Amino acid sequence: MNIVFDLDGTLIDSAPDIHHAVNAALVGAGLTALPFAQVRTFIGNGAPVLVERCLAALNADPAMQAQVLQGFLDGYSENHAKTVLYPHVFEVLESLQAAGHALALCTNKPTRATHGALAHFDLTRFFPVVVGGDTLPRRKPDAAPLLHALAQLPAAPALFVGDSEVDAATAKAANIPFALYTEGYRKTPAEDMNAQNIFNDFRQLLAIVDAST
Ligand SMILES: O=C(O)COP(=O)(O)O
Ligand SMILES: [Mg+2]
Repeated sequence: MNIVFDLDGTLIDSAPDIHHAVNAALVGAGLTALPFAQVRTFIGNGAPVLVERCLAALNADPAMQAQVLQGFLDGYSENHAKTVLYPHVFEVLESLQAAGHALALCTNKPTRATHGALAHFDLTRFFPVVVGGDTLPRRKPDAAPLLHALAQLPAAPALFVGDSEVDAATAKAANIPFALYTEGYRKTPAEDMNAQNIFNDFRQLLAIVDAST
């Protein structure tokens, strides 16, 4: 089947590096750093929205958006030192690929940072199709990025795997079954997330995929 993955909060725990880079950009622009727990809740709708939310939290001038966003992208894209893969992600991607499933990535993370993170963790080989937050004019929760990823794979039943409200809404909009990974950056209780499958250990995804094929 075709299995499309979200990235931040699903395959990688990237919040510490995102927090570090956005704070450096804020401070570089003469603003104040924000706490980790707060920035973590701002992740999920892409870098421009992350910066918007930071500026709003600081009551800063929204006109600083372009400068802070550029500072964030420059500081973050090649910087994944504090980021970790969630447990068992690598081996499960290997198993899924070896079993003949087609894998793709659909993330709101900007494409340059996405490719940087994939290379950092040696994940590039698993994802011949990557749709980033700046690939199309519209980002998740619009259905377009997920449908764009699937359109590049052979026709087959599909599953979208993600961690957030944005991913659940994207799957619903695209009419694709959703598997929720519970260890990411969601704010809603798992049972209220409208997910066809819920898992907290990547090894469980193999059984979910088997049951869906
Ligand atoms: O960059 C973000 O805000 C979120 O990225 P994700 O779509 O991979 O969770
Ligand atoms: Mg995510």
